[in-house]
Amino acid sequence: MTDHLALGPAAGRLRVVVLLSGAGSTAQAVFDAAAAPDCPFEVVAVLADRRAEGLERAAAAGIATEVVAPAEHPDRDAWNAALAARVSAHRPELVLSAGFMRILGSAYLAAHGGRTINAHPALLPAFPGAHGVRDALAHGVAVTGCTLHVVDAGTDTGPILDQRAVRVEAGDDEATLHERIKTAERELLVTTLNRIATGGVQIRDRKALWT
Ligand SMILES: Nc1nc2c(c(=O)[nH]1)N[C@@H](CN(C=O)c1ccc(C(=O)N[C@@H](CCC(=O)O)C(=O)O)cc1)CN2
Ligand SMILES: NCC(=O)N[C@@H]1O[C@H](COP(=O)([O-])[O-])[C@@H](O)[C@H]1O
Repeated sequence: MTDHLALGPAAGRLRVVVLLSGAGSTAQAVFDAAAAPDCPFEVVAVLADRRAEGLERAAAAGIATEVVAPAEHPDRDAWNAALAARVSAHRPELVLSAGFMRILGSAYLAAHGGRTINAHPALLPAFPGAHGVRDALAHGVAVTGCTLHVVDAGTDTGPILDQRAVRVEAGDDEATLHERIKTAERELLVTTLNRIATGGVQIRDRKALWT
């Protein structure tokens, strides 16, 4: 149980590192927001576990990018340690996992566990894991959504920072529902980064106490 954790606010612009594995269309909203001169956060680097379209989006926004691929390391622990070191090199105050499809292990969490948050395309604790949209649709829910939570050693079990609800519509398939969830995620990500950067949040006994 995380009994006490604090994120932000920042003295200057909040330094954010983004982790991703895919298209990066949700991270793109963060890149776009950070381009505003008065934005209270900045994306200092984007790291991926594979070559990913999201890295091209970051490069187009003038943001440093790196690939830290599991296949380039002898085992998962070595990869976690290497990822942690590469993230540390950018001196982040916050790490945002936005479509990062790897479970972060102890070597990473030892270095950045207190400052890493993750966007999940379901209303946790419902439908954790790599297929939240598919699982919610298969279950027949009327309402799903997205969650921004602190990353802990479990899979999508960390304290919840905030959520957005999205109704399932007649005829939805995984792609159409996920696209509507991503629209909600983009707003959730930017709003939450602004709140952390300007006021900060404390996690006390799993509850988010916003300043
Ligand atoms: N320690 C944690 N690491 C991560 C969390 C977390 O809550 N704790 N969230 C994930 C993101 N995520 C859901 O939001 C998630 C991503 C991936 C998986 C998963 O089972 N991945 C497989 C490999 C998938 C692949 O790349 O083929 C695996 O890691 O074996 C579950 C949940 C980010 N990391
Ligand atoms: N379990 C992790 C997970 O499913 N994450 C999800 O991957 C998508 C990335 O979209 P994007 O690459 O277009 O930004 C987002 O919907 C995010 O919540």
